[in-house]
Amino acid sequence: MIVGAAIVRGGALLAQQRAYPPEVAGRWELPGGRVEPGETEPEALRRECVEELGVEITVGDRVGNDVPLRSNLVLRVYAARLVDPKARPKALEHKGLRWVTASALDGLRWLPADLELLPALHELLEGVN
Ligand SMILES: Nc1nc2c([nH]c(=O)n2[C@H]2C[C@H](O)[C@@H](COP(=O)(O)OP(=O)(O)OP(=O)(O)O)O2)c(=O)[nH]1
Repeated sequence: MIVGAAIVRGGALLAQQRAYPPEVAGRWELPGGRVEPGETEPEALRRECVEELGVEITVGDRVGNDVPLRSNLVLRVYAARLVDPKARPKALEHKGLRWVTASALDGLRWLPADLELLPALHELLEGVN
């Protein structure tokens, strides 16, 4: 299971740009990663956000449906918030970060799986405005 965090603040979603591998470098994704043995999905998301962004998050409800990735893996997304709304996430493992508003969401070069989540991400962003 791969989990992704849809972190929303002030009507914008936090996206991060992959630095590797070369086939997907420059593409955008949600913070997150693999759920390790013994971890719950929210625990994995909180750990990944500390590792990738240096911030603490609170994990909320699921967003959209599971998206099948390669061999036996699926991507599952949860809504999230920064514990400290003034915290400044940092691109510790990525090329860059961006807070994306609803109008800019479709213009990013997302990973293919994330494209399937765009309608649900729009709903999430528009629902918090
Ligand atoms: N974190 C994250 N991963 C995503 C998203 N969309 C998507 O297809 N993925 C894929 C890319 C990777 O194949 C996998 C997560 O890989 P990762 O690089 O974050 O974690 P990892 O090191 O444990 O993965 P891996 O190298 O073993 O494949 O999920 C997304 O929005 N967020």
